Amino acid sequence: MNQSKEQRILNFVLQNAVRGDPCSVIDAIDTYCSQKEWAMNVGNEKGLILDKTVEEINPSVALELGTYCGYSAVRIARLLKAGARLLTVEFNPEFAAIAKQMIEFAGVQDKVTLIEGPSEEIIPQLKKKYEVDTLDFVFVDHWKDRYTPDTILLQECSLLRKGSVLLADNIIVPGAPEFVNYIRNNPRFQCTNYPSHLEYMKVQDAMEKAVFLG
Ligand SMILES: CNc1ncnc2c1ncn2[C@@H]1O[C@H](/C=C/CNC(=O)c2cc(-c3ccc(F)cc3)cc(O)c2O)[C@@H](O)[C@H]1O
Ligand SMILES: [Mg+2]
Repeated sequence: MNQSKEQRILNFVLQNAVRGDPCSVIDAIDTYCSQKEWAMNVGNEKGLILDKTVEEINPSVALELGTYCGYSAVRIARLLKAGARLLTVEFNPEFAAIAKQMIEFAGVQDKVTLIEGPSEEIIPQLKKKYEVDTLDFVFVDHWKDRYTPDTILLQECSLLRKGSVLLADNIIVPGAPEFVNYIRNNPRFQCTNYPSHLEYMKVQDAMEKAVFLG
């Protein structure tokens, strides 16, 4: 049966990137998705905002909601210090399988734990099953109507500590208006908006950084 777009992206990486070189994987995905088939990776412009945020925090434990093909998991993991780890959650088995291969080809598998399942089930398991105390950084990039319930769930599960940083993608397109309203009116979060553009397009988009104040 004919391949999925995600399989075609992975094949392009396997044929054009360098095994063990995360930057070449990131560049190959960006090349394919800007020239051949658009896909919902965070991309290079918003990716630089993600890089700067990760470098600023230098997290020991990071969480990503919505792995998709693994582009941002590779982007985050390549910046993590020795011993630091990224937990990334994906409930679509096909996407999880693609992301697993992408992460392994990039050579960052030792820093990344890919967890297959819905975030609403996985988040309550992070402390006991995944030995997480609190999260230093969370990249939020899954279904946009799930940003708020999962942010509330992270708090209910005591996974945030004073200074934990959330970074949310797609504040403008597709948009997460309910999340923006929730987080900007919540005195327990200090928010910053980062205007940017939709991946591979000239369309306006933005990311929102929210620091948990404890
Ligand atoms: C709800 N709990 C969940 N638990 C685990 N994984 C979950 C998940 N929800 C979604 N996922 C997974 O995250 C990914 C979903 C991401 C949703 N993202 C978007 O819809 C999105 C969409 C666009 C987009 C922008 C413009 C446009 F015209 C069309 C699309 C751009 C983006 O950057 C996006 O992130 C998938 O891999 C999905 O299987
Ligand atoms: Mg996104």
